[in-house]
Amino acid sequence: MLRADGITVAYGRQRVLRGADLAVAPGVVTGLAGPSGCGKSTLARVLALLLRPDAGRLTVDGAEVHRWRHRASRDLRTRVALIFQQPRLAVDPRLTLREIAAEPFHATGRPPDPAAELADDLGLTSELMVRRPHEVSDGQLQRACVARALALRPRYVICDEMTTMLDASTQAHLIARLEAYRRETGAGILAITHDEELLTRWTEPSGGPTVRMS
Ligand SMILES: Nc1ncnc2c1ncn2[C@@H]1O[C@H](COP(=O)(O)OP(=O)(O)OP(=O)(O)O)[C@@H](O)[C@H]1O
Repeated sequence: MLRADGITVAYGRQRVLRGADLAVAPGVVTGLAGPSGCGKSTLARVLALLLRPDAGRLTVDGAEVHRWRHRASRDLRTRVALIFQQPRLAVDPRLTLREIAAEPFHATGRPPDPAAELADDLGLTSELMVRRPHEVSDGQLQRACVARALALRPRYVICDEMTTMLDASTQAHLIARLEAYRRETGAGILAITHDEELLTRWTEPSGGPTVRMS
């Protein structure tokens, strides 16, 4: 279980989260909804160990997080992956798609795992993999970001408005790929979206709950 308890975050004098709680269980899709600006992305960054809260507790499979970002243990960091809404803000524009998808292997020193070669499943041809971000569409770039997120086989995947900018068929394909990953590995998924119809479609097959922030 990925658990956040009593999370409080302020940016300067603006308090964004006050004692927020959220649990993401393995094996199911948990939905997270709420009005724009209520702090969903902030909570997502806390859950991905990228942002240290001012107060509260985060535990990953029972282990409490005491060190954050690059200081957290590699084991804890690689258990949770985050996929952002805007792929262009989440990649180094100088890298090819192949290099983007392989970044976690370089960062951790692990050899690329052939079983984690997800490019084909994600519809990324070898011709696309040698292109740089400015030479591909948003949907193609987001596919590379999904490959990067799943590369180290995380136990939890946080999808923060992952498909908001994409057309219906790319959206359906990426969600189907994440569903296949959840079924194969028993990973827990947190689906953050404003789209109620998508939320229902995504959470229903695994019977996961939807949490609503206000
Ligand atoms: N790094 C930051 N520095 C200062 N303020 C921030 C920062 N990140 C977010 N905020 C502010 O915190 C509040 C919550 O933002 P957040 O992105 O977490 O909300 P959200 O619920 O994900 O919104 P949306 O649905 O529009 O993406 C907003 O008022 C935002 O302007």
